[in-house]
Parts: sequence; C-alpha cells; structure tokens
Amino acid sequence: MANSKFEYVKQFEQPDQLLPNTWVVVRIDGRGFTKFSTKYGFEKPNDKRALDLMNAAARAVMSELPDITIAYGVSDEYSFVFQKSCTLFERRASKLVSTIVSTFTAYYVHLWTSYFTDIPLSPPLPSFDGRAVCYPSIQNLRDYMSWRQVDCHINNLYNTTFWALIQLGGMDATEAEQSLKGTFSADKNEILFSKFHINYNNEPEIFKKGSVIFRDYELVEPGTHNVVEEVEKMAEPIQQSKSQAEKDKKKRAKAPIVIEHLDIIKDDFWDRRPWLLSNKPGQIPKET
Ligand SMILES: Nc1nc2c(ncn2[C@@H]2O[C@H](COP(=O)(O)OP(=O)(O)OP(=O)(O)O)[C@@H](O)[C@H]2O)c(=O)[nH]1
Ligand SMILES: [Mg+2]
Ligand SMILES: [Mg+2]
Repeated sequence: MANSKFEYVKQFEQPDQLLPNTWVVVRIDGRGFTKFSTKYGFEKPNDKRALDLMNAAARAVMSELPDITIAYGVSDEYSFVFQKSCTLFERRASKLVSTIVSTFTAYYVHLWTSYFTDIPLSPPLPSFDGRAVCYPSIQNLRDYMSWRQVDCHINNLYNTTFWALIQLGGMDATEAEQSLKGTFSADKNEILFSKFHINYNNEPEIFKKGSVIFRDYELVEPGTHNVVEEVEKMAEPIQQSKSQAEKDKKKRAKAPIVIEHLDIIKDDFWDRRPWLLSNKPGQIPKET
C-alpha cells in the first residue's frame, strides 16, 4: 500500500532503546500518596492492607511479564528488575515503563476491594509514575536494591518512633519531630524501648525489610555453587536461539512467584538464588 502524505510524521519519533546487556530497573511510585493515604485512612505509620495490595499488584505484573526476574517494594513504590538479556519491546524505555505502570495501576484498582473491603475507591483515582534505569554490573544492581532496602529501614525506624511519640506519648507532630532531631538509629531504638517498651527488632518483617518478589526454584546451599537442574535448564547463554529463549520464557512463566520479607543487602539472599542474576548455569556470577 502506498504511503500517505502524512507518513513523514513518523520521523519525529525519537529512539529510546535502553543499553543492551544491562539490568533494566523500572521503578514506579504512587503519585501524591501522602494525600491518598490520608483520604483512605491508612494506618500510621504502616498500613498492612496497603502494603499487601501493592504486593498483589506487583505479583500480577510479574506473572504477566516473565522477563522480570525480581521486584522490591516499600511504601508506595516498587522496583522491577528485567533480566540482562531481556529483549522485550526491543528494550524501548517508553514501552517498558508504560506497560509496567499501566499494568500495575490496573491491578491496584482492580484488587482494591479485596484489601479495603469497606472503602470504595473514588476519584481522584490512584496513579503511579515510572522511570527506567540501566545497571551494567551485578554490583551496581545489588547496590541499587540495597539502597532501596536501606531507605526502607531508615524511614521505617523514623516513622515507627515518630508515631509512637504521638500515638503513645501524646506529643503533637512538631514536638515529635523536635525530639527526633539529630538522633541516630541507636537513639530511636532506645526511645522506643525505654519509653514504650517496644523492641524494634520485633516489629513485623514486612515493615522493617519491605517486600521482595521473585520466581522460586530450589534453594542452593551457600558456598556450593551447585545449581539445581531446573535452574540449569532455564539459565541462558548470552547469545541464545529464539526457540530456546521462548522455552525459557515459558519456564519462567510457570515458576511459582513468592513474596518474602528478607534481607537483600547481604550476600546470602543472592548466593542461594543464583538464577536471579546468572545467565550461566551452574555458577554464581561474581564480578565488580
Ligand atoms: N499512613 C500511611 N501512609 C503511607 C503508607 N505507605 C505510603 N504512605 C504515604 O505515602 C507517602 C509516600 O511518599 P512519597 O512517594 O515520597 O510522596 P508522595 O506523597 O507519594 O508524593 P510523590 O511521590 O512525589 O507524588 C508517604 O510519605 C506516606 O505519607 C502506609 O502504609 N501508611
Ligand atoms: Mg509517591
Ligand atoms: Mg514513594
């Protein structure tokens, strides 16, 4: 068919392919959730229903996009990690980000009533922004994940102490803020324990560590570097045939998706699940 005279406008489209052979992280974040959480009466500092809903929406995203290897969520944000060899949408940033954002938002709204049974959603409806960043090394990717989990810890310790001072200590927000000014982690732990008999270590893991979602295979004993057969089958060489890629994709799609609240800063989590980072079977990648 002949091109129309309007076809030239396609030339205005900008390429936005992400760097090949890098881990692509798409992070989404709730828009104006300070206001949104007040409107729906989220419990302070953490609302388990809200976190479970975020996790359910993220799990749905992962099951629809088998190229995502792991996701980490805290508060109103979620980071989705695409495997290094991912070629989905030719790695076009706008397609990857918009697909994640819209799929996540659609599920967040769809699943809302399962978690907030007594408060129906009304406009303005929840929305999320998103961005994509490429990380070229395992160290960079792990540092990114660690950054988010450290953020979770710092914010949660602050918020837990802040709200204890208000809810249990009778302070107003200004007084609570004032008494936390210049304090270190140890001071906040001490305030919680001495004033309110709260041992921060006993707070729920989901609040302290956030949530990590991944495809589950058999765990590998730390230090053995002995990857189970299932992992060997799904692990990919850098260059692989299309049919093999399809097979691996199907395998990933079938693997159970689990939600945990684990330490993802230390080596142990990654050492025991080499398939999360490895393209090569039978070895845990180590590089800088
Ligand atoms: N009470 C309560 N609030 C929450 C919870 N999770 C998230 N929030 C709120 O969501 C906010 C998320 O922070 P941000 O993403 O930095 O701020 P935002 O208001 O969403 O603003 P933008 O992201 O810039 O649009 C927190 O500051 C809280 O006010 C929760 O479990 N309980
Ligand atoms: Mg936000
Ligand atoms: Mg946020």
